[in-house]
Order: sequence, then structure tokens, then C-alpha cells
Amino acid sequence: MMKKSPLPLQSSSSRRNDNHIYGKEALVKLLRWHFGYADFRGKQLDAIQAILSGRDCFCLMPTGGGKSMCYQIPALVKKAGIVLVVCPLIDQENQVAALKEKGIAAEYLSSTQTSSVKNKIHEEIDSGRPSLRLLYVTPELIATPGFMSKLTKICARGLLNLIAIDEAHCISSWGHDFRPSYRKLSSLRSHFPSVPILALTATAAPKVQKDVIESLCLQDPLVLKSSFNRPNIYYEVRYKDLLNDVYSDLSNVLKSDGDVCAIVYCLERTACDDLSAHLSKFGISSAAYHAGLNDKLRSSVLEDWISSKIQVVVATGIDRKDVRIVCHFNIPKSMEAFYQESGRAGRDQLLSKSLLYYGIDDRKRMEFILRNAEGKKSKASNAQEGFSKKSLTDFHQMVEYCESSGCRRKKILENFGEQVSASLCKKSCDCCKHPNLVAKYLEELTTTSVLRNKGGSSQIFMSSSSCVNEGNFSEFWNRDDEASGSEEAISDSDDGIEVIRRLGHSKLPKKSGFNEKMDFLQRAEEKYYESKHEQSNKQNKNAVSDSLRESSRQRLLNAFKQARERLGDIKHQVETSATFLENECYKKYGKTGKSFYYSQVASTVRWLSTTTSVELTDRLGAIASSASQPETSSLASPTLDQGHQEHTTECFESSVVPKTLTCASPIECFSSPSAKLPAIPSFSEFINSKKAKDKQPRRSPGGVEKNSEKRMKLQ
Ligand SMILES: Nc1ncnc2c1ncn2[C@@H]1O[C@H](COP(=O)(O)OP(=O)(O)OP(=O)(O)O)[C@@H](O)[C@H]1O
Ligand SMILES: [Mg+2]
Repeated sequence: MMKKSPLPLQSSSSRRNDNHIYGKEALVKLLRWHFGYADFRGKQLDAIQAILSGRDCFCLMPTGGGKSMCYQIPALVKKAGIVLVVCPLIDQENQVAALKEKGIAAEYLSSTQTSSVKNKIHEEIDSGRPSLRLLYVTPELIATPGFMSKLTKICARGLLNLIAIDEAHCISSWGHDFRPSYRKLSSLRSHFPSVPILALTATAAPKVQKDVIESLCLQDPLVLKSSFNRPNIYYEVRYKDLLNDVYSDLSNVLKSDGDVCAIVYCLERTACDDLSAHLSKFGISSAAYHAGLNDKLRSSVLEDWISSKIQVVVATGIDRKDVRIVCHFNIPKSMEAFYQESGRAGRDQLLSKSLLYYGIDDRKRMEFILRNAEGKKSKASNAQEGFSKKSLTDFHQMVEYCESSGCRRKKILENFGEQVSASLCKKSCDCCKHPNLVAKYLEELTTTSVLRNKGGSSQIFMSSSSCVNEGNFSEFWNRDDEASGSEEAISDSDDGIEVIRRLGHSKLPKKSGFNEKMDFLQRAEEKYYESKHEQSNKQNKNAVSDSLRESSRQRLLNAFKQARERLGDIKHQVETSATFLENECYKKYGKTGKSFYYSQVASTVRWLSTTTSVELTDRLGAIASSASQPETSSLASPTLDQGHQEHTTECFESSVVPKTLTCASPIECFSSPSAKLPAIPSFSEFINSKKAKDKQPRRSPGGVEKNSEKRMKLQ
């Protein structure tokens, strides 16, 4: 590749605290010359100017936001000197190849290179005036005494312009990808006080940001943060347990979008190999790419993929800017990891898709791995315990992403501390685009899971999770969804008035006799209830069915059992408590529709997995008095906690309206003592019974007939 002639900016010094401000115009000129881009994106210019003025900088930009430009441009500004880039090996290979393509002198030093290549690079660095602009190294190399002394020499010659630490979250044990080798970078600030340090990450968790800045000892850094929204990515989750053949489903996705470039992430290397073989069977050109391959094979896979010889890579870490689909074949271990990996899609800003295949077994496997790690680490050191617990909490945020029916984009952004409205999504996630479908899948998934658990497995569908307390208990709630949910809530229209109103539109001959009028009224009433029935069928699509309530109660029951095993000393009875908790969920969101109800159940299950005995006793306090009662297996368990009483009152009230408007859960109506009251007949029932009685000889004047008339008036 031909070397592009340099276009350095005129600068007097490369020292820190140099107050020279590089103007936007000149920097844009450089950008256009070397990269062909019209202008800087987001906070790129701010970062570049801060660094060039000698200031430390912490730059938080979403995946694909253009972080590398923040150190690549400074490398091209100065006439001489090197920008040292510390980043994981996989990124080095990609970036160096891309820079060389553009004629920019960049190299990486790693154990994967032959010694002759390495020697050449060392010679270049040692030379009086290296033409090298960017040198990529791993954190492990920085830690070696030999390389440190080499860097010290370069710096002494005034040739170390900048130290950029990409993927800087790796330094934080709070991050999703902690690498102990990054810890060794802490000494860089004191070793090279005159060189600005730029830390870059796409990990937005505030704890991680703080940790990165402190661990790298950045001095008065300029902190730049951008929004994490990736508007060009459509987010979708598919449920493995509801698919007949997940491999063919994925193949169809990959085929239906044409021969687009895709990455499929798997949890393990063997899974990469296995999936790649499956995809090949379906006629999709794919290859596995992971650290388990030998260097030669890895390089050739990367080359084939970059040159579009193969469509799909099944990977544990890889990059290209026109990736259209990023698929997670297994649930990732945290939202941060998911965000970063899914963010590999659409780095060219064009429409792309993130598709996650969520499976109950995958979730259990990951939980097992994390719990095991937790066990081992807490044995080894108490200090690690918090860290390990955090991994489980992080993972459960990911579970929530998959199992909740609220906007996925909102969930991602909220996870990173950004409060946004779901309208931001503009229907670019499956939950916003097909809310009813997702709710249906989730319901099916719950049922599937309960059936599986009944089939012998001791585990439950959703256990686990983050600290959910009463205050933020409905973490799935969002006002936009609330509004849409309420549309489907049961209306309280006055049926009597509605029948009469409709009658007004019908024609009844003026000179009709009593019997004709009665027949007419009866037909009108039947017609009215027919249409009411159709209407309520429509509404019921989102209604919480009894079977959903029962399967939810089963889930809560399983979760409660696990909590009891975990905590040991719980006195509350399992059945009673599960019924109580289910009733609580139903009371809160039963009428809003199944999506919210479902989310609330999920949230309660997670709460059970982390709650303490005290919290549990507090919450179940309302049924403490009934703890001594024998357990009943029915959903209609007569544990009349306050919530339940409220319900039965509602049911009683609704029992005076016609049958089609009975309460959503008839079981509850019948569990109410007040349900023993005799049912009041509808108008038709009254007329029919009247007709039947007319045929019968009268027993007493005014007896039954009079009573019926009275009831009719009550209606
Ligand atoms: N100012 C710009 N205008 C247009 N495209 C740009 C600009 N800056 C960077 N890009 C392009 O955006 C893409 C993503 O850039 P880059 O790889 O630096 O992102 P990143 O923030 O490092 O993402 P990641 O977190 O995935 O590493 C690249 O193809 C890059 O060339
Ligand atoms: Mg990057």
C-alpha cells in the first residue's frame, strides 16, 4: 500500500501543558485527508483538542462512536513522535490493518508475530527519528521491565506524544471485562508525567468510570460522555424454548437479509465450532473465530471475513464496520458485555440488528458458572465476594432484558444511567414494535418453564437477581407502556344504559302488545350481550388468564422454595406465601394487562432470590396470622390479606352487573364470602322464568312473581 504523504499540523512543541490550541479547521482537514470523513463526530474534537493541549482525558463513547479517531488524529498532528495505544490483541490486529490500508505507519507488538517482524519494529522505535505514528501494545507488554525502560528512553527523547488506553474499563473489577493485566497500567501516570493519557471506553456504568479515572491516576482529566443510544440498531430477543429448531431459525434470519455481514457470539469456543458447522449445513458461509484457533487459521478467517469471502463469523470477539447482524446465540454475562458486542453492528451508522437467542438452559448454565465462581472466590477471599455477587446481579440485568416486555432500548440505556422515554425507540425493538406478540411469547415461556419444572427439574424458570426492594419494585414500569396498557383495561361502562341506548335505534311497532314488547326487549338484550362478548374477547387478548395466574403462582412457589432453602429459617408456608405474592402482583397489574402482570411476577421471583429473612417477613407480614392455617393448593386460597380483600370487594361489586362482565378471575369471586349471595337474574333469565311460570298454575297471588319484579328493578 502506497504511503500517503503526511499532513502534519504546524506545532511548536509536543510537551504537556503546552497551551497551543489546535483549531477545528486544521484538524478537520487532517481527518478528511487521512480518513475521508467530512467532520468529527460527537465528542471527538473535544477529546482531540484536550489531548493536544496536554490534558488527560476520559472519553466515554458508545460502541462504534469513533473512539479510535480520538488518538489516531493526534498521532497524525505532530511531525514526529509516537502515540502508544494499549488495547486487547484482537483490536490491535484490526486497527493496524485498517491504518496500514490508509497509508498510516502503525504497528503492533505481540507474541503472535514472528521475531523478525518484532525486531524490525524495535529497530524502528530505537532509531533517532521513527517514522512510526502509532504503536499498539498489550497491557502485559507494558508491564515488562524491558519495554518500560524502552518507553522511558523514547519519552526522554520527546517522542512519546500520547498514551491511549482503549477499552479502559478492563482496569476496573466493576467492569464486565476485568483484566488484571490492565491494573499494571496504574503506574503509567507517575512514570510519564509529561505525557497526556487518554482513557477510552464504551462502558458507561458510573462506578466503572470512577474506578477507571482513579485507577489510572488521571490528573484533572477532561471527562467526556456521549449518549449510549444506538438508533440504527433494532433490538430483538427470540426464545429458544419456543422454537422448533433454533439453528434453522438463525439460518433463516441470516438468509432473509441477503448475504449481509454478521457476527454470532457464543459462550464457549466449542459452541462456536458447533454452530458454525450447523450454519454451513444450512448453506451459510461461516467460520468460527476464537482464541482457541492457531494464529494462522485465525488470521485467515479474519482475512476471509473482512474481504467478504465468508458471510458469518461465529466468534468470541471480532470486528468490522459494516456488520449488519450481531447475534448472541447464548445470553451474555452482563448488559455491558451485551451492549458492547451488539454494538459491533452498524458501526457505519446504517440500519442493523441485534438478535439474542434466549434459552432457559443457557440461563441456568450461566447462573451455575457464576454461582460456582462466587463460591470459589468467596472461599478464597472475602473481599472478592462483593465482586462475585456483582457478576450475578449483572447477569440478572441481562435476564431482565430478555424476560421483560418493556422497551429493550430503554432498558439498555437505563442500565447505563440514562433516563429516556420509550418514544425514543421509535418502534425499533421487538417490544415496541410487536408488544402483544412478545407478551404472548413470554406467557408461553412461563408455561413451558413451569411444565419443565414439574417434569422433574429442580430449577425454576426465573430465579435470581438484583436488589429489588419495595421502593423500586416495579422496575419494568414505564409510563408510555402504562398508557398503552390502560387502553385495554376493562371499561366500567353502564350496561343498562347501553342496552336502552341501542334499543332507541331499533324499530318496534307502536301498537305492539305486551308479549311482543317483551320478546323485542329480550332479543335486544341478547344482541347486546353478543356484541359485548365479542368486544370483551378482543380485550381479553391482553387479559391475565387463570392459567397464566396459576403458572405464575407455580413460579413464585418454586422461587419461594429456593428462598427457603437459601435462608433456612423461614416460617411462612410455601403455598400460602406463593398465593399471597401472586395476588399482590395481580392486584397491582392484573387489570393493566398481562405484560405488566408478567413483569411484576418476574420481578417478585428475582426479589425472592436475593431477599433476606427480615425483608421476607416484612413483606409477608400480612399473612403471618394465617401461617398456622393448613395450606391449600388452590389459587383461591382463603388467605385474605388486604389485597385479596380489595379484590373480593371488587368482585362483589361486579357481581351485580351482567354475567359477561364478571371479574377477571372468577376464582376470586367464588372465594369471597359474599359470593354466597343468590345470583340476580339477567333480563332474559327473568323473562324466561316468567314465561315458564306463566305456564305453571299460580301458587299465590304476588309470591315469586313479585319478588322477580323487584329484582328486575334492582338491575
Ligand atoms: N468522524 C467520523 N465520521 C465518520 N465515520 C467515523 C468518524 N470517526 C470514526 N468513524 C468510523 O466509525 C467507525 C467506528 O469507529 P471506532 O472503531 O473508532 O469506534 P469505537 O468507538 O472505537 O467502537 P468500539 O467500542 O466498538 O471499539 C469506524 O469505521 C470509523 O472509521
Ligand atoms: Mg474501539
